[in-house]
Amino acid sequence: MVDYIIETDGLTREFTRRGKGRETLRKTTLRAVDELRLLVGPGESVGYIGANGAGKSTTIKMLVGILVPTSGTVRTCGIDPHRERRRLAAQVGVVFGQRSQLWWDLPVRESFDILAAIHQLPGAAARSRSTELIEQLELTEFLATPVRQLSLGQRMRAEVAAALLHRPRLVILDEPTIGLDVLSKQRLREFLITERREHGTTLLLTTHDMGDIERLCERVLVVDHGRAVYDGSLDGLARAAGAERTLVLDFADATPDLTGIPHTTHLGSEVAGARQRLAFDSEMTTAATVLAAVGERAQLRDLSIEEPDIEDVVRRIYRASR
Ligand SMILES: Nc1ncnc2c1ncn2[C@@H]1O[C@H](COP(=O)(O)OP(=O)(O)OP(=O)(O)O)[C@@H](O)[C@H]1O
Repeated sequence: MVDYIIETDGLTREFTRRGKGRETLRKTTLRAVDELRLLVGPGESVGYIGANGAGKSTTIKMLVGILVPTSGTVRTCGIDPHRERRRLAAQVGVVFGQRSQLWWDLPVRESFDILAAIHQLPGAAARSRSTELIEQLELTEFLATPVRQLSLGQRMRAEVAAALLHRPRLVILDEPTIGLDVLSKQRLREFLITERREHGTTLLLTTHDMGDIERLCERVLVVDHGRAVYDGSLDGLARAAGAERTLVLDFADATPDLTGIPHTTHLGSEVAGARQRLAFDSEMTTAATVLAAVGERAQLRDLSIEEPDIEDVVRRIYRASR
């Protein structure tokens, strides 16, 4: 029998809302999470995606015991999260991109000391773990700085270190890279990859950034109005979504529109055709084949490939499931 890290069945959460004005007596019920069955094994890395309001945060809150389910069952690290929230806290690290768990007026280092005491980590273990995290997340230069003076990228790295100080088996990240610059995103992703590889940590993350999913997750769960509409591999997601990639082509001279190339759609031209965008179906053709066809018609100077963005993938999955 596998000991699942996350195990939910029929997990449902409803919210009751009162109407406004004359409608105050009228109540409506909204199902934010609807009969969710989710099994996550040790060491898995799962991306949890969906449109705004799809139910991701509500699920996470039930997984960590902040919210009680309306019905269904949930066990996180084998523990009933709501009943034994404190015991669970020893095994789970949570990072909410929009909220801080650090002490705003204290230097970063002191927040770490307090957290080590809360988790009752033995002195030597706490020291070696903080040294490891400080090195890997490159925190040295601002350890003595009060949290409120940190840049967003610095603060997020400190948040992640704080959440992982006690070496949790499960790390849940809610929008960890939101608002971060490219370099900070990259550092954070690399850190999480190393952490997982070296400690077998299980990851569950919500994001609106396809790059996070591609770099960090092997499995993706897509939720729509609280219901799981896709649960499978990352490759399968792109296939299920039929997502297209886009070639951005720059030419030496003005070039007539590149229409009629098999399995491509001409999306538009700029600067008299010196820059054109061509979407291609990666199930049917390859970038190399498309480029060969383009090369016969015009002299290519530069090119880049744009991946489908996450909103686009989610929209296509929704359309296919309705
Ligand atoms: N405390 C609450 N009271 C009433 N409704 C709520 C509450 N929390 C969430 N909801 C509603 O439940 C639905 C799901 O919200 P949730 O925050 O889980 O979505 P989400 O997928 O995390 O969205 P986002 O990507 O915007 O964070 C939304 O319609 C939201 O308005």
